[in-house]
Amino acid sequence: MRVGVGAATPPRVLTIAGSDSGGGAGLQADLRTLFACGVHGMTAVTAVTVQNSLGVSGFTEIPAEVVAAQIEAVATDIGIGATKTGMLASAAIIEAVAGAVDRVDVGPFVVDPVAASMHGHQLLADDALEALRTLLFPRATLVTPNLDEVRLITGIEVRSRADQRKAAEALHAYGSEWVLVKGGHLWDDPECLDVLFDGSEFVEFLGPRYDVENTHGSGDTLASAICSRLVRGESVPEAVRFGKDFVVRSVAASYPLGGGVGPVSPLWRLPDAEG
Ligand SMILES: Nc1ncnc2c1ncn2[C@@H]1O[C@H](COP(=O)(O)OP(=O)(O)OP(=O)(O)O)[C@@H](O)[C@H]1O
Ligand SMILES: Cc1ncc(CO)c(N)n1
Repeated sequence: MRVGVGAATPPRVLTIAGSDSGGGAGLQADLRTLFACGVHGMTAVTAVTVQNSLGVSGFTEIPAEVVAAQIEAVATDIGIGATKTGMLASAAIIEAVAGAVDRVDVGPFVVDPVAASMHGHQLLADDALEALRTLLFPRATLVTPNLDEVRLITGIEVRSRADQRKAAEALHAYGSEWVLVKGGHLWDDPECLDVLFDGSEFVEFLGPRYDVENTHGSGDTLASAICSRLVRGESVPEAVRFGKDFVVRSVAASYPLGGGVGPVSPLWRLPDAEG
């Protein structure tokens, strides 16, 4: 008996990201989230990090032409409905990604400008910031920085919700269609506000701030959940609304791992999650 013949091909999303050996963030978090959202996830690996719950102790980059080749291989055969980027490591990899994005159809393009791990380990070379600004942002449907990335990219130190709006305006000037300034790192704010801006209108996404330790991978989970809706043709505000709700529930479902910071978990979305 042949099995699986009757199933339809699900929507397909590509993540261009680094591997986290601890499985908490990076492409592992992306694939987990995409799966939980009913999407077939594909990967263009940019770097292999040596990482656990205590932090990153090093990484090795994948050659830039191999990153581009992975993108083109899946685009020309499987087809890409939407794409997100995570850790890109270097200017050479960013240049290769920009080139590939121009050659093949990658669908709505979400750039999460990952610069450092939550423990402060640098995941992007200093000289790559300019490549992010000039090569990726103008090609992006949506850019999703946290507040540390906002400071590195724009020089703006966000201390309030009003500053989040100013930062969104400054970031939008680099040419993306939309910007989402995430407020998870605005520690004095009793809630977590994410501010979306398209150059004319602000849309605010307000959620709770849970008092939890284990928030590793929250940014990756949010951007992947957003892609899982963009690939189905939703607008950016609709997809962000879904993503915000999804990440809040995933923070609530986070679990301890190792001796450091555990991951947020999209498993709450699966039936029989407790096995
Ligand atoms: N303690 C929390 N409780 C609820 N929501 C949170 C919490 N921390 C972050 N979030 C939400 O998770 C998402 C990611 O936010 P954050 O600003 O922490 O991004 P990030 O720093 O890129 O994440 P990462 O931890 O993956 O590096 C946002 O929607 C944010 O509002
Ligand atoms: C590989 C990788 N990507 C992204 C992050 C940021 O969450 C991380 N810690 N590791």
